[in-house]
Amino acid sequence: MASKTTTPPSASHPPFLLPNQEGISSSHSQGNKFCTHGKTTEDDREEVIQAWYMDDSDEDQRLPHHREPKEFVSLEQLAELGVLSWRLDADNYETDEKLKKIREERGYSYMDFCEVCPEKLPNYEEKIKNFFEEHLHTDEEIRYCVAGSGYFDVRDRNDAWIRVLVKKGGMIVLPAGIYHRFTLDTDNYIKAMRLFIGDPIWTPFNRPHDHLPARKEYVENFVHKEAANHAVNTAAA
Ligand SMILES: CSCCC(=O)/C(O)=C/O
Ligand SMILES: [Fe+2]
Ligand code: NI
Repeated sequence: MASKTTTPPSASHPPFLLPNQEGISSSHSQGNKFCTHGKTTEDDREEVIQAWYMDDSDEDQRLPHHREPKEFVSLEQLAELGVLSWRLDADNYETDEKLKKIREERGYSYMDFCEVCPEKLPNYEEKIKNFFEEHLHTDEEIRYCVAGSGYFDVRDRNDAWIRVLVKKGGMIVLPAGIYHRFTLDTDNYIKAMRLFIGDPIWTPFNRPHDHLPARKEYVENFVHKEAANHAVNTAAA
């Protein structure tokens, strides 16, 4: 299970297969540094994607909802929940070779944009409400923030909410079957590229939908297996 931190993202786990700036590699992060084969480089994803455990307050959903003291979650910990992340050049997405490579490697053939603001999104109030209902999808939810920002909240293995702030240049993949929700932050605007493998299916299945194969597979791959990994690593330490 992902361990909690009271300082900005730091690493606590042995290598897992994680995306880095180049693509896919086996890596191990150290603080906000990313160590690949002995070379340590800054993990610049953290400039556009940050995550933390949420408090329990009923205040405005658009506020950060940090715990006191703050408990940050590293991108590596997110990856252990199946949440992948990249930093991309949002000013040049049309010609960005890195985006092209990710799309080719992961089969993201479909692409469109979703702009969330009253002027651009039909049925804005209803959509905002629906986005914030806890739900899952039977496919990955792939969002690349090309302008503005927003919060993608995901459940951890103990059902605690992790708030994932995605700013311009941040791209995340939420795995099929993970319970999550979305809200704008207090800046009230995001423009996100939506990617998909083949013809898109955006259907949200509001919680509970635990009987769906996508949910069962998620639990098997990212809850049970990861819990087992931790037990082995703890025993070996
Ligand atoms: C910024 S994209 C809108 C949110 C969305 O599409 C979704 O499915 C949230 O879970
Ligand atoms: Fe969703
Ligand atoms: Ni963990």
